[in-house]
Amino acid sequence: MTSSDTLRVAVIGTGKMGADHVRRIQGIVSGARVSAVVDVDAERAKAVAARVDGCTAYTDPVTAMTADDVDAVLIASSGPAHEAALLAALDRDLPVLCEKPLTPDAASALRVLEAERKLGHRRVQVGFMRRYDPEYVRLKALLNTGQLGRPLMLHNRHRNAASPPFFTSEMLISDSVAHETDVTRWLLGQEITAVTVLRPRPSVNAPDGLQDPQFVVFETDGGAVADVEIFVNCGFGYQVQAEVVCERGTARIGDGHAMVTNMAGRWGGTIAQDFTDRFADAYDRELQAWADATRRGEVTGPSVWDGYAAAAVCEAGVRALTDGGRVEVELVERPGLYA
Ligand SMILES: NC(=O)C1=CN([C@@H]2O[C@H](COP(=O)(O)OP(=O)(O)OC[C@H]3O[C@@H](n4cnc5c(N)ncnc54)[C@H](O)[C@@H]3O)[C@@H](O)[C@H]2O)C=CC1
Ligand SMILES: O=C1[C@@H](O)[C@H](O)[C@@H](O)[C@H](O)[C@H]1O
Repeated sequence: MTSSDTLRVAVIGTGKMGADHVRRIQGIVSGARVSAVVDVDAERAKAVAARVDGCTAYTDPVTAMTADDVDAVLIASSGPAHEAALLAALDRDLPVLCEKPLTPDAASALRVLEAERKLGHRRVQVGFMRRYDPEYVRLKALLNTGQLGRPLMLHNRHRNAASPPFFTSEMLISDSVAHETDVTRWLLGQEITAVTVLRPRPSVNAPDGLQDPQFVVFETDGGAVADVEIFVNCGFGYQVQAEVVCERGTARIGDGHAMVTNMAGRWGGTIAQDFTDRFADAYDRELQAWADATRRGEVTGPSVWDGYAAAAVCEAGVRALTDGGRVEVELVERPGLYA
């Protein structure tokens, strides 16, 4: 394709995120359209395809990837289905935007990394959308100026109003803290080397048996320490905050003070209710950046290496949660492709 052609995207997985990304590509992103949707649930795929002109519904990702009108793939199926779709797309040298997690564990992430390395060029962007959130972008830009000095500590808070019924204690790390593994590595420009997980008393509002909240501590190869409060049944809304403590100052985002109201004896703002609300702008920017880069024949976003490192940190985190103590993160040597 040339940069003037419209990018024809196959969206794999038409659940909550996939259907939202179809709406986004059709209504918000320029230079791209959805030509195929895929879901193992045929009725779900057909229902989403019916809302888009010229879109075909499939139940098999590989069949969609071999269609004449597919230039690129957006993977938004459940995590365990990502590896097969990624390997099939790399086999066909198709550009991919893959929702987080790249894959659910380090071994499968490494297989994807090896496939891309063999291909010899980057094709995959991982959906760590916080890198496109305007507040995180400002924080990263400030850190890059060096005005605050070296970062020493990073405090993250990640709160969801309520967890879905299938959520397990391990998923607080592998599904939710996955974002902070990337944010920590990206903001600090350092790899995470060890993880410790503390288990506060579970909230009465957490489903029976769910260890919620958790307090996760990361150590990095640059000597910084980051913590993550993950609380997925906080009840009051969706809240993501980050504060970096540096040698000459601190910077904090996520307070949501875009608008403050005064009324009837109280003041304050509102709290988003979920990620599709809080990070709507970030998803829009992420998909636009991916479409633009893909049409130029480039890959500019979070890489397979970032997805692999996040998977390895989460795996160490799950071990720290279940076995207790401090668990070191083991990464393979970083290939030159991801230098
Ligand atoms: N970036 C972010 O903030 C968020 C990312 N996610 C990620 O997005 C992905 C999807 O999550 P949700 O939409 O919440 O899940 P969902 O359960 O609503 O949708 C997943 C869909 O994938 C389909 N599916 C499963 N296996 C498939 C296969 N082999 N081929 C084709 N379709 C298949 C399912 O039938 C379902 O319709 C996950 O990787 C999740 O971690 C989810 C929420 C927020
Ligand atoms: O990625 C996400 C979900 O999968 C996860 O379950 C939530 O906890 C996160 O806030 C959301 O961004």
